[in-house]
Amino acid sequence: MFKEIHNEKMEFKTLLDGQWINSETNNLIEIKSPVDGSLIGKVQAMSKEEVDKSISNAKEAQKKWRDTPVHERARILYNAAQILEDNAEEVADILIREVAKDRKSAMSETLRTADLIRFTADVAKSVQGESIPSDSFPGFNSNKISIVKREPLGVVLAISPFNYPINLAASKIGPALMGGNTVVLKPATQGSISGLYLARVFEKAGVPKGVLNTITGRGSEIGDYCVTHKNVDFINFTGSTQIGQRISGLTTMKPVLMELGGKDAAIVLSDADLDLAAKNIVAGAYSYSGQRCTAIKRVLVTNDVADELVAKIKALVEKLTIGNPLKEQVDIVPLIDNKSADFVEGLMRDAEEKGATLVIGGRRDGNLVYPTLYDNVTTDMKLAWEEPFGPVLPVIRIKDKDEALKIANESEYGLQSSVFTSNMNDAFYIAEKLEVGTVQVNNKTERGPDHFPFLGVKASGMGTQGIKYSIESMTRPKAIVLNIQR
Ligand SMILES: NC(=O)C1=CN([C@@H]2O[C@H](COP(=O)(O)OP(=O)(O)OC[C@H]3O[C@@H](n4cnc5c(N)ncnc54)[C@H](OP(=O)(O)O)[C@@H]3O)[C@@H](O)[C@H]2O)C=CC1
Ligand SMILES: O=C(O)[C@H](O)COP(=O)(O)O
Repeated sequence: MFKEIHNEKMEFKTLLDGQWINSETNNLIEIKSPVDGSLIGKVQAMSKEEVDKSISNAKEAQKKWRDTPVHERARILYNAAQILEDNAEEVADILIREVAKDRKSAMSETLRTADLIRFTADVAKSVQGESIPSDSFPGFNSNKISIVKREPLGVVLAISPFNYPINLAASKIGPALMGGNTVVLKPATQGSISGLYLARVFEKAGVPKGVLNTITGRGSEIGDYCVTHKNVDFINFTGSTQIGQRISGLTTMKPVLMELGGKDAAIVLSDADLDLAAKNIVAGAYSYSGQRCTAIKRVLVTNDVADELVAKIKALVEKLTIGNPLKEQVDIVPLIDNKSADFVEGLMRDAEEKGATLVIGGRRDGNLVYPTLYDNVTTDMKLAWEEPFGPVLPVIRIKDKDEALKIANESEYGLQSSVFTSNMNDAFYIAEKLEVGTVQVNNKTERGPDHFPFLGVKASGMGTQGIKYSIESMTRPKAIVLNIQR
């Protein structure tokens, strides 16, 4: 199934106009495993001319794809979901090697994605337009009817991050295709082999030539060219706030959907079920070693229950398994690269120098950072504000719910927050005042299920993802007004 997309030296090709081809640059990027540094394969570093060809080809293919019936587009997506499911083990294997996912998470990402693709086809089949009579507006009688249908935008440039290379590519590709757009996928370089696997799944499922193309190469070299290309009609980006802001500065009059960084808070009040809170906080903060935009990245707990909560969190962190996901099922895996571990270590040392109490962890071995918990973190420490994207959790003690709200909202980010309390009035008081896209009451912060709206405010994003919302974002209304002569 995947052999056709690389040669015997594991040099991967790129998908253009239905063909898997090599770049003419003869320039290859080595993809090494974050787990053990072994070479997994090489991907093409495409030139700007090749990027141009890929986007222009998608533009041309869109003319036909937009007229392909929705039931036919849906049929292809159902095939894709089935193929992905049938090859889940192999896809999970590449995720483990390329981005160091543990096997359970890799399988769940793959199967969740098959469900997402199916659900996308289901939802798109029931997208309906509307007809609006004119006589409800003052001064008009009923001689006009606006028939409103949804139109594709054209070519969608899908840029995905390293941490969910299958799911966060498919969550862009599926809704874009169902909306009648063609797609050019630019996966994260570390994650691009997984992205090419996914493209192969769609190709095998019957996506016509040029309807899905792939671009590989370093974002720092070809990214600006891609996002400013005149034939790109929409950019669907997930990644860091830094790159998101760069794209937003470079593009003018180009619609974008962006999911960016976060600093999600778990607010724990005196009357919370502390066992439930601790369990959710540990799962939320440490799964995939904290490399999730929705990871819990700070705990704000009232003074009266802080000792007890910290003890419970510590007890659960002690049970986390740490190590090599290629060998066994583990909770804590190596970070994506050494640079990321250096950054996390910098945040840890800053917190320690400024007086945070190290409860557990605090050390690293190469790019493996041990699960770390700091208590008594204060707002002058970087760890209170910056996103580690690693398994390090700060606990900030607070006086009451208003102080929690103040600190939570002072963040530049606004992705999600959790609030743990048994008092629904307090939960609603806090939920309504938090400046975030989603508030989870008595649960960890998380994106799924994938048909829920998913959005960040402030520096955490622009626009809304989630199956129906993504289809809406990547289509626009088209109004045809019937003027009836009487
Ligand atoms: N809110 C959300 O839903 C999510 C947010 N994130 C955030 O993403 C970050 C981690 O992911 P990471 O992959 O490191 O993010 P990056 O921002 O480094 O990269 C994201 C994507 O952008 C590409 N890119 C880099 N430079 C440019 C450019 N100039 N123009 C266009 N594209 C470019 C990258 O390619 P290349 O790899 O070649 O550099 C990659 O495909 C964290 O901050 C995290 O919070 C992650 C997942 C979900
Ligand atoms: O990329 C991310 O980190 C996500 O969008 C989070 O998804 P999750 O909450 O399902 O892990």
